Amino acid sequence: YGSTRPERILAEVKRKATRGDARSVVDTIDQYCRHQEWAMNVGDEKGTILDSIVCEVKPRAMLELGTYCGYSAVRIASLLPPNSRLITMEFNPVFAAIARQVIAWAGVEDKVVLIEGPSGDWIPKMKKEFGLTSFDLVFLDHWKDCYLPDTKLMEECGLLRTGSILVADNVICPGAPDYLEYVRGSPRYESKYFRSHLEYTTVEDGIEKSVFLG
Ligand SMILES: Cc1ccc(Cc2cc(O)c(O)c(C(=O)NC/C=C/[C@H]3O[C@@H](n4cnc5c(N)ncnc54)[C@H](O)[C@@H]3O)c2)cc1
Ligand SMILES: [Mg+2]
Repeated sequence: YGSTRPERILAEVKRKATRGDARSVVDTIDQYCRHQEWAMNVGDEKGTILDSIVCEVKPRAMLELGTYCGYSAVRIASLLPPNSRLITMEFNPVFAAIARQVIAWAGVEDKVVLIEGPSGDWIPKMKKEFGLTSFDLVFLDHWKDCYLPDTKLMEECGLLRTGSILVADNVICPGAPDYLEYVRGSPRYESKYFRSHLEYTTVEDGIEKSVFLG
């Protein structure tokens, strides 16, 4: 099927998932990536941790950095209260095109805005482009060496308010050591580690939840 892994994932979603049913899209991708070919989705185990934080925060405005195939965008969007919005950024046009179709198949396109471009360019434009004051919740799952610079950029652009929450995937594997040191060492963050495993494996990984204190 298809020439790239994301294309094969999309083909599987169209073949197996029920159109308009976000949960079936999530489950289809998890099944495929666990049993056919691994892919870097946050996955079912860490996804459950992410779900609990989204349900606790009930964000009106949420940002995701690194859409990839749209797995976590669908997972998050399916939990968002009415008139809430997930803005997700993806700079690879091939991945963005696949993600748009996965998001549409799941029937959550009215809750998701996919921005095609680098986070570094778009973060400074968010307030103006989207009439935003700040993000209630941010999910970081893009290149791991972008976590820290983008967090500092969001601070500088006034996109974080007292109580804004950052949720970072892969803080152990592949790891984001500079980001971890920052959020755990800074008096401006209250940070907590949720131990888990790298998606679809038994390798240790985890999610870091950091509350911005202003
Ligand atoms: C050694 C090793 C390798 C891989 C693993 C396994 C493993 C497990 C995981 O859960 C992982 O998230 C990852 C991982 O590397 N994720 C990077 C994800 C990038 C996506 O985000 C996109 N993107 C990257 N930077 C930006 C940016 N600035 N602006 C906009 N989009 C960006 C890219 O276009 C991709 O769509 C890896 C574990 C250990
Ligand atoms: Mg990840």
